[in-house]
Amino acid sequence: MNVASIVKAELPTKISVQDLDFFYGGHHALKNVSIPLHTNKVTAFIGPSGCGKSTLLRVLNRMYDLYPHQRAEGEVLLDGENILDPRVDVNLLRSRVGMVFQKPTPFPMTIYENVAFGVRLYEKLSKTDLDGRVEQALRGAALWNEVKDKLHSSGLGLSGGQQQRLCIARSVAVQPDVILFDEPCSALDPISTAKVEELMDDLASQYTIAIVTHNMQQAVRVSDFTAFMYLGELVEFAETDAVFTSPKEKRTQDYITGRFG
Ligand SMILES: Nc1ncnc2c1ncn2[C@@H]1O[C@H](COP(=O)(O)OP(=O)(O)OP(=O)(O)O)[C@@H](O)[C@H]1O
Repeated sequence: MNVASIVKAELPTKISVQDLDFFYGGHHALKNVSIPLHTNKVTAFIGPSGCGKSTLLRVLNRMYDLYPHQRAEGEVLLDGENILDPRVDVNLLRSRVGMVFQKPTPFPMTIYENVAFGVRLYEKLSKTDLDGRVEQALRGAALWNEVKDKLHSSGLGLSGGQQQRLCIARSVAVQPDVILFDEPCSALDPISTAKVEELMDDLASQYTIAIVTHNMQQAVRVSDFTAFMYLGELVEFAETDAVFTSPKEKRTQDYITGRFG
C-alpha cells in the first residue's frame, strides 16, 4: 500500500523517501519504505523497539556510510536530489541534514567552541559574524540567556538538559534544512523535556524536523505528522491527530492503545 499517498499532496516536501530498503549485512531492516517529510513540519516516528525508526533516520543523512556492510537501496530525495547517490558529498549533506542524538554529546570544549566548531568546517566567517552566528544559534536553541555570561566555560559543565540544547544549537548553527532528533528527551528530566519540546515547535518555523520517540504523548504534543513503523515496514503515515484518533490500520490501533510494544 502506498501509505504516503494518503497525506495531503499539496504540502511542500523537503525529503521524499521512495521505495527504501536497508540492510545490515544480511539483515533486511527497512522494507520498501516510502514517506514524505513535509517542509517546516515535524514528523514523528513511532513503533516498537527494533522496528527501524533509528535506521530510517540514519539513512536521511547517510550516517550508515560510516559502517561497512550497511547499505541502502531506493531513493531519498532532498529537494529533488537523490542523497543516496554515491557522488553526493556527505559532509555537505550532513551540514544540510543535522542530527541530535539520544544522549547529549557536547564536545569537550567551551560552550562557544561547541557551537562555532561546525560552522568553521563549512564557512569562513569574520570573528564578528561568527560571534553573531553563535549567539543566534544559542538563542534559537533557547539557551542564550542561561549561558551568555559563561560562553568560554566548558560545555560539559552544563546540566543534561542544557547540554542537549547546546547540541541543538550546534546543529542549528550550520543553518541546516532538516534536523533529525533520535529520542532527544529520553535522557532528560521532565522540565528539560518540556523545554526541548517547546523548542521543537519554534524550530519548525525554520526547519523540517523528524523525531524518533517512544513517548506517544510526546509525538502528539510535538508533531504535525506521525509515521507508525512495525518490523521494518511503514504501516501508517498521516496527520498526527488522525493517527491517534482514527488510525486506519489495526496494528497502529493496537500499538497506540498499548496492546503491544
Ligand atoms: N548495527 C547493526 N547491526 C545489525 N543489525 C542492526 C544494527 N542496528 C540495528 N540493527 C537491527 O535493525 C533493526 C532496526 O533497528 P533500529 O535501531 O532502527 O530500531 P528502532 O525502531 O530505532 O529501535 P529502538 O526503538 O529500540 O531504538 C533491528 O532489528 C535491529 O536489531
